[in-house]
Amino acid sequence: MTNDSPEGEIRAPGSGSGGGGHAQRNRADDNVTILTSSMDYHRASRSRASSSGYDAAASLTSSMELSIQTRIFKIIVIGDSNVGKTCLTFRFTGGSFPDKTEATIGVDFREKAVEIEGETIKVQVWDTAGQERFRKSMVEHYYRNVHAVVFVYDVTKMDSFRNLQTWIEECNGHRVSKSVPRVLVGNKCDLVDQIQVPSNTALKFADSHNMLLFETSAKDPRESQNVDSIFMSLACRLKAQKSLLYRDVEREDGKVRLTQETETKSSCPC
Ligand SMILES: Nc1nc2c(ncn2[C@@H]2O[C@H](COP(=O)(O)OP(=O)(O)OP(=O)(O)O)[C@@H](O)[C@H]2O)c(=O)[nH]1
Repeated sequence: MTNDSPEGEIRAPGSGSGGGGHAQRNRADDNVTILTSSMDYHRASRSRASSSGYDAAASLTSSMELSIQTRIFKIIVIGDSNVGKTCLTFRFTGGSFPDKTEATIGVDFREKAVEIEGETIKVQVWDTAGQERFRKSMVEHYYRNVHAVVFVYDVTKMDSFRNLQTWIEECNGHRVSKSVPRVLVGNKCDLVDQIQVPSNTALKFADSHNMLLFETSAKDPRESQNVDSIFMSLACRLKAQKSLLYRDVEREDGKVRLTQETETKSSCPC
């Protein structure tokens, strides 16, 4: 089975991890909304239900329906140790740069609920260990049913860029389908005086592997929207891909014919 099959798609088992506060909209855009966390989303829907006078049973049913309907996209973040994988995932899911990080052991999960064209989707980010000794027993789990891959290098470390080839080979070696979207991220662009990897070299590499390139900084708060774009562009692509898969299944039942126009049209703003 390829990793991008609809069967590989995860659905939310219920409320997610952590996160306080209210369901604040971080982007004013009508089509794409980032909710602060999955927990916030469930809280917000519950408080709406009680204020409109629903009884407990109705509220439970609606929150179960919400859980059943929420799709999860699993995105893994791969690359050398110290390139900033943890900081990038932290910036996307928590909106800040961590004061202190330690080497990731195995994997850390972070999740964020986002709304794309009216559908709430959980983006589940797998922050993987860069150090061989902390990852070897976990590698199979990283790639199982993955929906998208983010390859990260450090723009101030040429070695981390050269090693990308090895990371891509590892990914291919785990039967990740060619149709699973992949992006390339050059991190630590705030260290302008120390840059070793020229943009055009990175761009050529990205093109040759059919990937989009993002050059950014997890540290610089002015870059936070750029960091969001990495994950949101993937979520938008996945949502479009998955809708097509569903339509394809329907067509096989003889109900719907998929036209060229439907295949290429997307109102996704990313
Ligand atoms: N200047 C700068 N430093 C950064 C940036 N992102 C991460 N760092 C620093 O780089 C170091 C490593 O960051 P991590 O996010 O822990 O790196 P990692 O890739 O997750 O490392 P492993 O868990 O070992 O795989 C930390 O000291 C961070 O503070 C950035 O955008 N700019």
